[in-house]
Amino acid sequence: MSIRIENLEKHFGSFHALKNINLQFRQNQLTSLLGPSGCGKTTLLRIIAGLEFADSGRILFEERDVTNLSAKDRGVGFVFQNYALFQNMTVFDNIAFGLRVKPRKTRPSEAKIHEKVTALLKLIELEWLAQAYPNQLSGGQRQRVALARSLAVQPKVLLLDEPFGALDAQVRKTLRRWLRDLHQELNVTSIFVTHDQDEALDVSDRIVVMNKGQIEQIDEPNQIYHAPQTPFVTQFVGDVNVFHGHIDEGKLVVGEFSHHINTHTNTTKPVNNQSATAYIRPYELTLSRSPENALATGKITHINAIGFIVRIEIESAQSEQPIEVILTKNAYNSANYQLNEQVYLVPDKLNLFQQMNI
Ligand SMILES: Nc1ncnc2c1ncn2[C@@H]1O[C@H](COP(=O)(O)OP(=O)(O)OP(=O)(O)O)[C@@H](O)[C@H]1O
Repeated sequence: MSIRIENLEKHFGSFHALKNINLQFRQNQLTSLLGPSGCGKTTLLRIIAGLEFADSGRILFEERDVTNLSAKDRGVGFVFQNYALFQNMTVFDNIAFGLRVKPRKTRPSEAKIHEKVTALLKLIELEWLAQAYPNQLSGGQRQRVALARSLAVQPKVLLLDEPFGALDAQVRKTLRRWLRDLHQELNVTSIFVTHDQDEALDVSDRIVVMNKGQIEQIDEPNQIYHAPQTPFVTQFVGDVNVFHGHIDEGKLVVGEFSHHINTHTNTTKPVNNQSATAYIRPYELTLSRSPENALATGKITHINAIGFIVRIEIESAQSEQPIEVILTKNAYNSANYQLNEQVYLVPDKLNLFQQMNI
């Protein structure tokens, strides 16, 4: 089922929490709502669920207007962070709960319920814990049971609000991989709220990046990472070095350095004499001992050569923050860079945003 949001507005008192949200969630895709704390992700999810109501705007499930329907009439399943399972029920009974409380007319027989719960237990790979109680499970196992419980009633829409938020990094990683695989097997449109960029990039078919109650960009993960359309998205998704300068004759000028703008990834056309900010990811910078094509120079203040790549930190007059560069071990070894050495920084690619001088 596809979900369409039209002109949605939400205030809490005088606080404008959602500003003219227009958005389509595609059928059977997993879409992430990604943004910093307080940007309105959970509010939007709760409005889609019917747990909260918008001031104005419409919500359509397929072509059906559900704007004024309550949560129970929308047919959505939820999984929240710290989702409470019933402590006095076994894992099996927790998963069966949604089916057993159905009205008599639509309630499946006990045999059918047994069949379905067994299949779900298999899906979440916890058949061996069917008779355990929630307090005998790990956090990750509990979230898997929570997911199975919400899937038991076959929702057309599955809403996940930071479902792995309370778990440690390793377990989160395993569960998100598992969720991605699971999602491919199910015919369900899922919306996943997270403030964790890696998590969104890893699990989603599409990402909606939000900031201060507004949508900044909607795209596939690859595009969000490699072709961010706003300074906010660029800085929020992945590490980035920032260089302030201005445009002069098709070049970006930063202090005494300049670089031809034929390698930028953004669609904006450079306009002469305008202030501009270039955002460059650590692996898009090359170190050099010659000033040719360089955008900055500085002193190496830190080298971290543990692992597959080498991270180098450089202090430079052309950047307010230390510049981070990532090199392959080969490139690092063959150039033999040293701590305190003066080096030049040459960008492979610029993501350029201009401030319009009005
Ligand atoms: N019931 C409420 N009453 C008043 N303000 C609220 C209410 N619910 C949310 N807000 C405010 O609306 C803003 C958006 O909240 P929301 O929970 O949607 O953010 P979020 O992006 O999900 O953040 P987080 O990642 O921290 O959960 C916040 O500034 C919050 O304080």
